[in-house]
Amino acid sequence: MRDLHISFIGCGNMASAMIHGIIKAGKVAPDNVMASNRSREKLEAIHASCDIRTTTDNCEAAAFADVLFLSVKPQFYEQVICEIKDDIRPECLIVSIAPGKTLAWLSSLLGTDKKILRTMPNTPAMVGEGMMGICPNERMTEDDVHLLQDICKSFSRTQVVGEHLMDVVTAVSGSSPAYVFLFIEAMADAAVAGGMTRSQAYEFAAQSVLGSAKMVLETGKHPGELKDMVCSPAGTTIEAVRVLEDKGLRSAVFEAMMACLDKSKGM
Ligand SMILES: NC(=O)C1=CN([C@@H]2O[C@H](COP(=O)(O)OP(=O)(O)OC[C@H]3O[C@@H](n4cnc5c(N)ncnc54)[C@H](O)[C@@H]3O)[C@@H](O)[C@H]2O)C=CC1
Ligand SMILES: O=C(O)[C@@H]1CCC=N1
Repeated sequence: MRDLHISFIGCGNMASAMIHGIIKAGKVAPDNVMASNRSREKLEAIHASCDIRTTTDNCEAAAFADVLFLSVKPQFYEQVICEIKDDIRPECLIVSIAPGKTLAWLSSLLGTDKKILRTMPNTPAMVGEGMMGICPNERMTEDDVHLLQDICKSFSRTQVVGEHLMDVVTAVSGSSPAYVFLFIEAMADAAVAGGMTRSQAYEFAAQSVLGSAKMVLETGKHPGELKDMVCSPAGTTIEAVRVLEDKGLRSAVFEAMMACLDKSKGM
């Protein structure tokens, strides 16, 4: 267990996913974690589930931190940074999780002497299966990056990427759980039409997505090869694949991700 103070400013969906992962993995003691939020309701919930420190004073959370996650919506970043910047410790690792906020923009507000990481997590962190792109600024040492990766591996895989790829990370992992949930919901709707109950349908659809994802990660085989292994000659699957291709599944996903990427760039 590390003797390190970790703070979160903004305690919504993403922060609580990360806090649960950190506490569950025993990375630090609950007393070493502090979350601040504008309203008390979310703080009461996280205190009840994780027993961490809470406050409505963002400056108190900033002053407490060796590692500080800025976990408010992007539109509140500037206001929150201006509020807390004088309370941040000189060697604090400051972690942005917002789309579109560049390292240059962040250091122009926080100070060019600050250690800053631009990251993009995703909500599967809630079940310890997140994916996170990480991009450190030039003030961060290799040890700092390893420390951050060690903390985040309690809820995510992590990969260091160049900043030019951070908007792509938003499209391919930050936002993509939403596309996958749509896909699962659509499969479940069809299964219900075929006679399954809702809960049965969600289990069959979700476990199939989970298993398929594991096959890609664990076999190292090309997704096309894995698809071909399912499609028996003159069988059922190739009929479904024919309809998905005809309805433009690939193109819809491609265009959706380009829209997501453009939005991230403009934020
Ligand atoms: N939800 C997601 O799937 C992902 C979100 N993100 C990023 O994470 C950040 C947070 O997103 P969510 O957790 O989804 O949002 P959220 O709305 O669930 O949480 C944000 C929290 O910040 C609080 N807040 C707002 N203004 C504040 C202030 N001035 N001081 C203190 N607290 C304040 C709100 O009360 C709320 O509890 C955003 O920048 C988002 O882009 C990144 C990756 C995935
Ligand atoms: O939709 C959003 O803007 C955030 C960033 C990535 C996922 N959710």
